[in-house]
Amino acid sequence: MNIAVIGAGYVGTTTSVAFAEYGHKVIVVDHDLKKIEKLQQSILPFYEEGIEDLLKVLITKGNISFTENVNSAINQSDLLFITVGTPSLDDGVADISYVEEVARTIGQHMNDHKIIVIKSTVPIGTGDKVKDIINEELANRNKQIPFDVVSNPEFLREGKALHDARYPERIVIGCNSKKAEKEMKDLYKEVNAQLLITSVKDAEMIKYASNTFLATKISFINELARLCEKMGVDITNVAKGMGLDSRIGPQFLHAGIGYGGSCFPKDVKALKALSLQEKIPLHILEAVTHINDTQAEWFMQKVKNTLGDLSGKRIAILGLTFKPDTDDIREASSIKIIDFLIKNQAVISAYDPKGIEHVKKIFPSITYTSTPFEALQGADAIILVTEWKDIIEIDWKAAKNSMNQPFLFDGRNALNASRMVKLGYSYFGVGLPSN
Ligand SMILES: NC(=O)c1ccc[n+]([C@@H]2O[C@H](COP(=O)([O-])OP(=O)(O)OC[C@H]3O[C@@H](n4cnc5c(N)ncnc54)[C@H](O)[C@@H]3O)[C@@H](O)[C@H]2O)c1
Ligand SMILES: O=c1ccn([C@@H]2O[C@H](COP(=O)(O)OP(=O)(O)O[C@H]3O[C@H](CO)[C@@H](O)[C@H](O)[C@H]3O)[C@@H](O)[C@H]2O)c(=O)[nH]1
Repeated sequence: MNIAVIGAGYVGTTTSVAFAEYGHKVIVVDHDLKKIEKLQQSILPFYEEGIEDLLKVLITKGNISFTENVNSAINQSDLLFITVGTPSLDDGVADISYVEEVARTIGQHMNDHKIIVIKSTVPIGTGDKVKDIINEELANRNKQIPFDVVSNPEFLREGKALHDARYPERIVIGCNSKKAEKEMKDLYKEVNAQLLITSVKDAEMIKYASNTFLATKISFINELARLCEKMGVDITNVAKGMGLDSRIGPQFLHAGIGYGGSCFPKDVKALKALSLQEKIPLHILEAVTHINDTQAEWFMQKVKNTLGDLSGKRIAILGLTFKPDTDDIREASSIKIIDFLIKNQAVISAYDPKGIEHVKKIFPSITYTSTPFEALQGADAIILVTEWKDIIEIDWKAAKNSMNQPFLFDGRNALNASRMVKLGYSYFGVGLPSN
């Protein structure tokens, strides 16, 4: 099939690669010329393992190409995917202006039947808006060209984007026409995944419901961790015990210093805002946000209560990105933690395998190191913020010996607590009995 993907970001690029691998002919469009020029040389605008190598092969084969010429991309393709960003406005409402802009462009350029597929995460009713905009533009051109609007939300995770795009667990297709349904089923016929066909609005809601539910699980376990810690209960055992019940499941019950990234914080806000607009407030999301907003601070109070006055104390921050295997620092807990430490006049040295360049732009005056070991030399405490493999697997015995005092605050419960205590650390996790 001939596909145009409009928006060469995380989702656009990764899903295009997966489509191209499945043998479709994909043209990826972005209005950012610099991004397009880099992608033409297989250089990604973000870090994601495996995609650049694959891009080289697919470009050489001619299965994927990159352009800023949206007109020709639209008219060479049957399926037009919209994968532009939908960031939060000040009141939390999702900004769909980029989606609307693309819809307008499509209406201005399309010359025959198209299936317009919204892959961006959009508020319920956006499919109808996109339809209205395209009809408006066609009317301006005195054209009557049939088209379908489909919602096909994306569920990939950063750090595992290629795997998730290649092997999705489910494919949700929201459409209101048999023709579109058939084309979408053909598009994914090589993919071994559960397929759900719904209305456009249902599919739009499925995406928000999924992300907000996962965020709810995290905030639930994080708040419970605070109580467990107070009462001498181990949250990791509680999560394990809960997760053994298949109705609950073990995933997303890992207590820590809060969720970050470009999706959960934004999507929780967007659904909350939507519910307020409809006057059916989702109170649960108020609590989910509040817990997440205060989790890093709750953890840092423990650091302060343990270490006393932080002024002049040398603190090593291990991990800066919002999760491992990405260079993304959007809404990362590290930002709140560094901010807290700066306000308390601590001396910070920070390490991350991929995120330093981005964090440097926010905090230019702290020290950044190229290994975890350098960061913790002479430190009064380590704060583990992101559970990168190369951080978890350092020689913790040698690390302790090179610190000024062995305080270890594990914000992800990523280390073996009893082993760390045996090594001589004063170890603090999230929701653990000894804390
Ligand atoms: N990042 C993820 O892991 C993820 C996963 C699932 C869903 N989503 C959703 O997918 C959408 C895209 O997210 P992303 O992370 O890929 O965003 P992104 O910011 O990485 O990329 C968006 C791209 O769209 C381009 N763009 C904007 N307006 C354009 C226009 N008019 N014409 C051409 N290009 C245009 C931008 O230049 C940018 O390159 C969002 O709605 C997001 O919530 C993201
Ligand atoms: O038990 C857990 C699981 C995750 N997290 C945190 O939650 C955040 C998000 O993690 P994850 O969901 O793995 O990353 P994302 O790449 O943001 O992916 C989410 O957001 C995407 C964008 O919408 C969706 O497509 C994915 O399905 C959804 O998992 C990170 O800060 C994690 O540290 C926890 O604190 N505890």
